[in-house]
This record gives sequence, C-alpha cells and structure tokens, in this order.
Amino acid sequence: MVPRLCKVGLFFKSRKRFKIFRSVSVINMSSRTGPEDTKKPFVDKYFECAENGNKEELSFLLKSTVNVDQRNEKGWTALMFAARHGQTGVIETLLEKGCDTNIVNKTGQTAQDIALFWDQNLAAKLIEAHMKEENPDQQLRNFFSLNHLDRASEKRKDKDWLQAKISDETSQFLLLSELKPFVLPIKDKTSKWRYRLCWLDHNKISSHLTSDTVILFLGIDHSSSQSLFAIDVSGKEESKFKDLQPEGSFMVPFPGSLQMEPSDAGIFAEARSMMDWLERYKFCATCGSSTDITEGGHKRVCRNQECKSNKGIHNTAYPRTDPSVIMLVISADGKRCLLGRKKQFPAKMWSCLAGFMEPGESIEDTVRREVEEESGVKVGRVDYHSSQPWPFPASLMLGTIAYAKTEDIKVDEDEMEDAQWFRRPEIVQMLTHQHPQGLYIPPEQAIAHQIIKSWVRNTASSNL
Ligand SMILES: NC(=O)C1=CN([C@@H]2O[C@H](COP(=O)(O)OP(=O)(O)OC[C@H]3O[C@@H](n4cnc5c(N)ncnc54)[C@H](O)[C@@H]3O)[C@@H](O)[C@H]2O)C=CC1
Ligand SMILES: [Mg+2]
Ligand SMILES: [Mg+2]
Ligand SMILES: [Mg+2]
Ligand SMILES: [Zn+2]
Repeated sequence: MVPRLCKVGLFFKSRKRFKIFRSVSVINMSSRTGPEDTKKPFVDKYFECAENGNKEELSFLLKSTVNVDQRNEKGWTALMFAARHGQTGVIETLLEKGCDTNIVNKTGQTAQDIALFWDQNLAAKLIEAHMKEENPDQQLRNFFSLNHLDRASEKRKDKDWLQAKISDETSQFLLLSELKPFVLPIKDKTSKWRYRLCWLDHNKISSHLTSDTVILFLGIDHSSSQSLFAIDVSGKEESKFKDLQPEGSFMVPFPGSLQMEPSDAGIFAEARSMMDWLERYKFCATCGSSTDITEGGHKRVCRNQECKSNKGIHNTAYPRTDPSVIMLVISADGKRCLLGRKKQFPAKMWSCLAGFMEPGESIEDTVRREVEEESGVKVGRVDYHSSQPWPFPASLMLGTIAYAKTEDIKVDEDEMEDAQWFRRPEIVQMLTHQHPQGLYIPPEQAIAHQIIKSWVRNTASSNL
C-alpha cells in the first residue's frame, strides 16, 4: 500500500531530522564518552553515505563499526535513506549485506513504502524484486514457520527406507535432551541471530542409539539431499555430548529459540512439538494400553489388537496441534487498538489478546468469544492475517484483525492483569521501544508483533 502522506511534510521532517541529528552528534562527541556515543559519528556518516550514494565508504563502515539495520531516532534505516533518495547502488549493497526490508520507521513505513511515496520507482522495484526473491509467494512467513524441509510424508511408511537412512553416512541428527535442542553459537557478530542447530552424522551418534531411543524423521533437505532426524537423549548426562562437539550446548528453548537462525527455528518447532507429543502420549487415549511408535515418529499404534483406535482413522494416534486465535482488536473509530497483559507477562509488556479454539468453533467465533471473555468488548468482523506454529508445546496461532462494536472494558481477572485501548502514536512508541514509561510489545519473532506492525503500516497515511 502506498502511504498518502503529504510529501512536503515528510520532506521537511526529513531535513529537520538531519539538522538536529548532526548538531546533537557534535555535542555528543565532545561531552559524552559511552560506547553508543563514540559510535554515533560513524552512524551519522553511515546514513549520510546512504543518502548521498557513497557506496564505498558505506561498505567500509559496515565492515568495521556499523550494523546494517542501525536505526536513527525516527526509526529510519540506511535502506530507508537510500530509498528516499533513489540511491540504487547503495540499495544493492545493503540488500547484499542482508539488511531487513521489513523494518518500519516511527510513522509505520517500510523502505519500499518510502521509495514509492517519493516516486523512486527504480529503488522501489529493486527492493520489491529482492523481497520477491526471498519470499516468492509474497506471503508473510512468521518466525517458527520457516521450515524449508520436505517432510516427505510418503516415505514415513517405508520402514526399509527409514532404516537405510538412519544408518546412511550422509544423514544428520539433532539431539534433544528434555526438549532442549543441541545448538552451536553463531560467531558472526554482524548476524542478528545467536544460535543454530548442531547437526551430527551417524558415526558420531551411533554409540548413543539403543533399541528404545526415540528417533524422529524430520524430512529431507533438498539442497543437500540429506535426511534429517531428531533423537531424544533425555536422561543421559548432557555434558557427555560436548565430546561430540565442544562448542555445542543444550539450549533452554524459551526464550533462547527466539534467537535461533529463522530456518533452524522452523525445524526446531517441528522437532520440539513432535518430541513433546511422543514423550507425553505414551499410552493409548482410547484403552490405556501401551503404544508403539511408527511412521518415523509421526504415529503411535495401540498394542491392543482389539482397541477401537486400530480400526478406521483415529486422531488419538497422530500428533496434536492446538489451534489458538490471536487478534488485534481495532476500535470502531479505527484510531485505537486493544492490548492486554496476561498475569505471567514480563513487566511493561502488552500484547494482542489470544485464546484456544474449542471443538466445533469457527476462527471468527473463537475471536469473538475470547475477546469478550477477556476484555468484555464485543467484536463484529474478523479478518485473517497470518499464522504461526508456536511450539510451547504445540499451538498453531491463527492471527486476525478484529473490529470492535463496543468500547467498554471489563477485564477477566482470572486470566488477565489488564486490557486497555491504545492510540496509534503510543503503539508506535511501544513498537520502536521509545515509550516514555518503557511499555513495549513482544519482539518481531512473535506473530503479535507482526499483526500490530501491519496495522501501524496500513494506517501510516491516516494521521490517527
Ligand atoms: N505467538 C504469540 O505472539 C502469542 C502466543 N500465545 C499463545 O497462545 C496460546 C493461547 O493463548 P491463551 O491466552 O493462553 O489461551 P486462553 O485465553 O484460552 O486461556 C488459557 C486457558 O485456556 C485453557 N485451555 C483451553 N484449551 C487449552 C489447550 N489446548 N491447551 C492449554 N490450555 C487450554 C486453560 O485453562 C488455560 O489456562 C498459548 O499457547 C500462548 O502461549 C499467546 C500470546 C501471544
Ligand atoms: Mg487468552
Ligand atoms: Mg481466554
Ligand atoms: Mg480460552
Ligand atoms: Zn488402545
């Protein structure tokens, strides 16, 4: 969507920003000495290079001091400055360096919005082409859903194939101990992610395999043609696995997995939810007998031949996913949105309302029921936004935007600490960590963040 902002207004804002920014940086250099302040002249220079098209100096700054997605106090990134001024060479460099094209500034615009608004069509096309290359379907893919593996479900029933792949020297294994994945630190300081999954080949793990080790087939990585498995090593001394990979460690999944390289986080989501199901659903839900794991870990079969679960299709034999809705409720005047605080939330964090679906309920009705239960607000229309697997233990978040018909709030005190309407400018402060009281919303890895950001972005032109 192209924001319909007043161009002159934005232009003056932008010029003013530069004047203020530069004069502040001079004061900073002489009067303060914190690490951020010593970096500031370089950051200023970085933005200046983006604006002026100075690719060489910008590349040098990126190598030595500056983070590619560095923002200024108005939330602008170098990509935004380059987009504003149509600096296509700089845009190419920044895209090559892996800059994030989805960042919004404090008025809710992405770099592409800015390029379109200023008629920098070549710049807009470049950014769009890059976004299409990264995401050909042009669909928001939330964190934990970027699992690139082919799950190859047709192979799961082929016991010989699975057995051959388990002992194949090219196959790779992920260890999970008490649902904690074995990970390696990411050493590249310019990466915004801290961990990646540690894959081990059959030779390394074979001595840890016993007849009752749970082995889960995750899928095939088509780029390497490798088959990937997860194995449960719970109950074994975790420090022993250091011998296999001295830099490896078992990571506490929450919040650690939010810092995992996104594609690995998607594989982890599959592995964790599945392993949790395999561990917790050992007995048949229909007759209570023991079950056997089949189909590479994707099914449990009751040992009791007479059991109803062995006749026809029974969902008790398959892994669970609990659909939940999560919604940003917009006020009838379109100017505010409703956020809540669950009792367990960290101080000052506010988020979308959310709740589990009940059997026989539509997504829309679940949204209406949960919003009314938790806040007393009545909702009319509900639009789908995007979804997110949430592997704690196995939720599927169905993200929506919901339109309120009433305003009065009555908080469900059993579940919620508070629920309040927030105006857009305050939401922008919370989104960009600039709120005067330090209020904030969940990080970008949570679908709640993405839904809130969409609303801020889609209302960038409406002067709310
Ligand atoms: N990814 C994200 O941005 C966010 C994800 N969430 C997740 O959404 C899910 C649902 O949100 P809540 O507000 O907790 O739901 P909720 O509003 O339905 O309340 C939770 C209560 O519902 C009951 N319940 C009903 N079905 C359940 C099931 N299948 N599993 C567990 N409890 C069930 C339990 O009594 C539980 O205490 C949770 O898994 C939560 O972790 C919540 C907020 C943000
Ligand atoms: Mg809830
Ligand atoms: Mg609820
Ligand atoms: Mg509920
Ligand atoms: Zn049974």
